[in-house]
Amino acid sequence: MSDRLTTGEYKAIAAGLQLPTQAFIDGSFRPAFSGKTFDTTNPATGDVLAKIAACGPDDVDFAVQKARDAFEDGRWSRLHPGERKAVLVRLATLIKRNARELAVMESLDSGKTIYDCETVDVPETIHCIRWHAELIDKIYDQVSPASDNHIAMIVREPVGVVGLVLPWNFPLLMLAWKIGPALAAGNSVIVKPALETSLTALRIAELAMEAGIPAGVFNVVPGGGAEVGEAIGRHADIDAVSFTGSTATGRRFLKYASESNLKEVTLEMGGKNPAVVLNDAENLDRVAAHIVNGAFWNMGENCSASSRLIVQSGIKDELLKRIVAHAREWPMGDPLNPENRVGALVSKTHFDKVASYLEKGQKVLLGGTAKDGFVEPTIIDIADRNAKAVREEIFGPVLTVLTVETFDEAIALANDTEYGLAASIYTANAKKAIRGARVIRAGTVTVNSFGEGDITTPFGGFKASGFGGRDNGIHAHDQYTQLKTIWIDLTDDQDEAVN
Ligand SMILES: NC(=O)C1=CN([C@@H]2O[C@H](COP(=O)(O)OP(=O)(O)OC[C@H]3O[C@@H](n4cnc5c(N)ncnc54)[C@H](O)[C@@H]3O)[C@@H](O)[C@H]2O)C=CC1
Ligand code: BAL
Repeated sequence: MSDRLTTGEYKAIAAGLQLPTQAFIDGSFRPAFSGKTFDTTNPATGDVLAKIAACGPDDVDFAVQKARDAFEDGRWSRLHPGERKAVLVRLATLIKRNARELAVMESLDSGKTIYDCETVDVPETIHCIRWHAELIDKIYDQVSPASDNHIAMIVREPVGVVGLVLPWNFPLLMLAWKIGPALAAGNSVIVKPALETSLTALRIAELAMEAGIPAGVFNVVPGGGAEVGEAIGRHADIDAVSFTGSTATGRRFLKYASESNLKEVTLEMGGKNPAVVLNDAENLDRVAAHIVNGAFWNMGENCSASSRLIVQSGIKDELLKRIVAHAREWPMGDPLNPENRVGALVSKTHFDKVASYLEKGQKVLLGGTAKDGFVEPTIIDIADRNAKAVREEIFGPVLTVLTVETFDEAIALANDTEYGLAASIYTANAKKAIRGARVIRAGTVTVNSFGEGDITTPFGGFKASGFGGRDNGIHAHDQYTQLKTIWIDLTDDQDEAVN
């Protein structure tokens, strides 16, 4: 999608979109049993885009029943992995063919910029599904060390029916991170999109059907957390849940599992991620560009956002000057204007939450204004290490700056958080870079850059940021498979009596 369109052309596509509005269960669209709907709005304008089926526990029951039937009769779970691969590659191709429409739908529903949707969300979604598809017929099972008297096979089997509970910040990409490995491994899935952003998951379900994923294998049940999310978490016939969202809701999924069938739970949750810049960091312009990207990409609505800059005093003024200069190059406004890098926050509720962190009396170096759903990229220099803005996940375009004198102080401060998702360290000193990366308690530590790794590297958190498994890479398959030992006795009946 390198051929960028004009704002007017994107708006014309938006006007012509056919928006999916119903749940997708057992291979077809259907209304909620209750007949209820909820509005999904464009957060950049406040306009209602569509009325979506507001599902509840009875819809979840029905979807689980269909998913279980599909799993047990093997229409997907027992296919040769090469056949599942072919279907998922076809799905990736169909997404590519519909990339523009999906990018516009994603932007309208979430407030994300069309620039991000076309350069990151949609292409990475395609890449992720294709990567897991291509992987699945190349994973071998194992045979354990054995005597002549037995052979023991260690095989991986799909878990069964899996609930995938999604956030609103990367609706398409988080769907891909979960359905890629879950479907490749042979599971049946119940997807619950976030209430704010159901559209693209529903459209992908339709494309999945077109690609040849059998009915019942890929179900999407839109609705509220208390209605659909909890019903998934407590369902006795769901074998595993993979969740991305807030730490508060993640904790609930552990409770649901412990109070129901002890389903496996994987949680990918919040972060308050440090970017540590030491006095000896080189190429400050490049460092500044990475920090701006880390803090403001996706309006800071990103679990791995660099939200705490921890800078050594000797370099602080020079670095901040460059960060401010880079941040000024991020225009904010209409998400469908391809020049804009900062769009609208996902909802009025979330806008109000982010705005509440912008308080009077703060030392604001840039931005600080929140209006009509948009929050300017904001940089705040803060001395109080216990300030709310320093300790809590804001999930908006707000970067707090903390000043330190020494390397040890910087690392201690980086670890002074309940979270442990991501961190960055910028230094020209290889020993400090490696020591810092080893000592910081986070699932991903980048050196002299901001990023989340790529599809080959596991993504997830330490401490209150994560639990139970990883997204991405071959490691993601651990979430969606379980190991079985098959022990075969080879002794001759005449050789040995069974005792
Ligand atoms: N780690 C991440 O990527 C994300 C972190 N967040 C953080 O969470 C904060 C709140 O955002 P929310 O949308 O409220 O996140 P959330 O954690 O409530 O929502 C995530 C998913 O869980 C579902 N859910 C909500 N309540 C539930 C319940 N009681 N039982 C079962 N499922 C439930 C939601 O419908 C959604 O599908 C944000 O400000 C941000 O700090 C939000 C989204 C993504
Ligand atoms: N940045 C990908 C994971 C997340 O924000 O939820």
